[in-house]
Amino acid sequence: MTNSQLTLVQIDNYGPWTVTPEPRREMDLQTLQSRLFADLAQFVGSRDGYVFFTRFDNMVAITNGLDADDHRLLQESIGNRYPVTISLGTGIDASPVEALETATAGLQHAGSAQDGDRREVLSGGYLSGPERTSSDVQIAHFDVNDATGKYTDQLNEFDSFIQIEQGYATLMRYLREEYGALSFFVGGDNIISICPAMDAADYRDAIDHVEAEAGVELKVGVGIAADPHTAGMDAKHALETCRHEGTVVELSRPVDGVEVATD
Ligand SMILES: Nc1nc2c(ncn2[C@@H]2O[C@H](COP(=O)(O)OP(=O)(O)OP(=O)(O)O)[C@@H](O)[C@H]2O)c(=O)[nH]1
Repeated sequence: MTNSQLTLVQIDNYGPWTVTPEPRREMDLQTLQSRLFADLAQFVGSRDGYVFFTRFDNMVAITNGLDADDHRLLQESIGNRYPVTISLGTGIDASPVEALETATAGLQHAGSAQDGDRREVLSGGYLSGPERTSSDVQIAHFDVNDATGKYTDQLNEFDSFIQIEQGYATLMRYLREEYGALSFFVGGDNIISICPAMDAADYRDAIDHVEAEAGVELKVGVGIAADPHTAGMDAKHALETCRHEGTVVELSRPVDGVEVATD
């Protein structure tokens, strides 16, 4: 069954820290945030999870395969090397947004993101035993059709960025509202979504919606596997199949008895 373990990563008391004793240089904050993301990506990625930078002060990870000890070690390692600490809340659900709701509630119940004395909270459960071995994640890798020809080689970078962001904004909202999926811009013209058990028709529906609303044409490869890395790699290979076959949706394998569908 599709079951996502989501981790909310929240920098503790970051707002006050950015202005204490006076506002800190913006590029220093950007350097800290991007290095923290890089460290999280390496730590979580080496354990076959995925992390997304979202707002940088709060980040979202899919962590099927990472247990309490992994999360504790991550907190300790960041606390030892950065001037800030992180709190980690986890949640598990067939619906990614519900998993994130649970992860979020754990931190919110422990106090505010800007409580000076709420630090290094570790809350929530972890997939283990039979639940772990029977749980799959579904990762969708969306890509804009011919972004290079339509945008990068035609428009200035800012106008290209507007086009890509409009497509992203439309997709992220639609998948969140219709399916409870969580979508993240990962650079270039790429969006990665953590999805519940969606089938090819659901993906076609989302792609049609984005084209109608934002005028941005997408294709998607979908991977289903026990861990985010494997599902994400399968999604990339499925996307290559879209490129070679000229299809819009490819799934690495059937979902809940539904045929592998192409378009
Ligand atoms: N994060 C991420 N970015 C990628 C990946 N593949 C390509 N990109 C980015 O996407 C940009 C556009 O590349 P493509 O999507 O291959 O090019 P395209 O012009 O859209 O061509 P088609 O996708 O074949 O229609 C590249 O410059 C990269 O920045 C990927 O797997 N992950």
